[in-house]
Amino acid sequence: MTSPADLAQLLAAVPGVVLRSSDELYPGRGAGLPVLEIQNAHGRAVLALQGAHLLSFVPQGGRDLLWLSPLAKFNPGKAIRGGIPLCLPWFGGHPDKSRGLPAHGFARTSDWQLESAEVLADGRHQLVLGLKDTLLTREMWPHHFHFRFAITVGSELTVMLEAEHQGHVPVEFTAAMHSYFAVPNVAECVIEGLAGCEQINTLGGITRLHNEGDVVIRDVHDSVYLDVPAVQIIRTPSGQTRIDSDTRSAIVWNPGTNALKGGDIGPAYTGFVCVERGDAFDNAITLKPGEVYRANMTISG
Ligand SMILES: O=P(O)(O)OC[C@H]1O[C@H](O)[C@H](O)[C@@H](O)[C@@H]1O
Repeated sequence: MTSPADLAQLLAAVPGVVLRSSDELYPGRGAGLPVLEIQNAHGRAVLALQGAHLLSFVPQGGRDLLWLSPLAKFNPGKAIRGGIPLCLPWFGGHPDKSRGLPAHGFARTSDWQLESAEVLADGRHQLVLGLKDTLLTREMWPHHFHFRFAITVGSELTVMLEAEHQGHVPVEFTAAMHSYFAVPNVAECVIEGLAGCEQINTLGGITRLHNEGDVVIRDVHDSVYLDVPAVQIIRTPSGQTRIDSDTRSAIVWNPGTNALKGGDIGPAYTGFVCVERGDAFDNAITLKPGEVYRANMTISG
């Protein structure tokens, strides 16, 4: 565990990265969590150490490409609504429902360690956070691992999720970078780059379809698209967001009016769409001992 003193020493050598409490940036929203505010000539990002969870990314002179719920809470061990939660080592519910394991795995609610931080020659920042197995993680998932999440903050946001398998038997897992993208109105956005893909609609049971065209959101939408092209574009009447990834799946989610029934989204559900790149369902990954999974993604406005 990096002590606060070690963290302060590491960051003292990296201009443009400041350790703050979430309460300073988002006051009155729970007990508060440590966050890193990263600012350079190209852009600004906010990253919670819990979950290695990006909360905001604003390219210089632009808008926040990520959505953070106005009802998001910052409490230890609880998932934060918005930004880019990391879902692993399983996406969605755990296959064994009897064990009461957390949805989307334990990575998003675990404390990650800052492993390195540097300013690149062109002024962008690169930070690497890591999570290793503990007694607690092995109770939920009996494997030795080292997860890493590298972020590069420039005029684009580039991330790489790595899972190094340090155990002795092959392991299957699923993962997603569960990005919440800010849009003016979800009903008016079009998601390009998923036409022709197999679609698994997970609402009210599992239905498999062939997705014919661009995706539009009419009330609740929860579908996994398989073997997708590298690029999706979220087009809105006032601009676009581009997502580029070498992963094989994309999950598109918005709770629609279900969000009005309670929880940490509420009427603000109209302000985002999740386009989550990763490897899930039929695109699950099997790692042999010693193998490393790598998922890259770049987001730009
Ligand atoms: O509420 P959470 O556990 O954060 O999950 C939020 C959503 O994540 C994904 O998009 C899943 O496909 C949805 O079924 C789920 O509702």
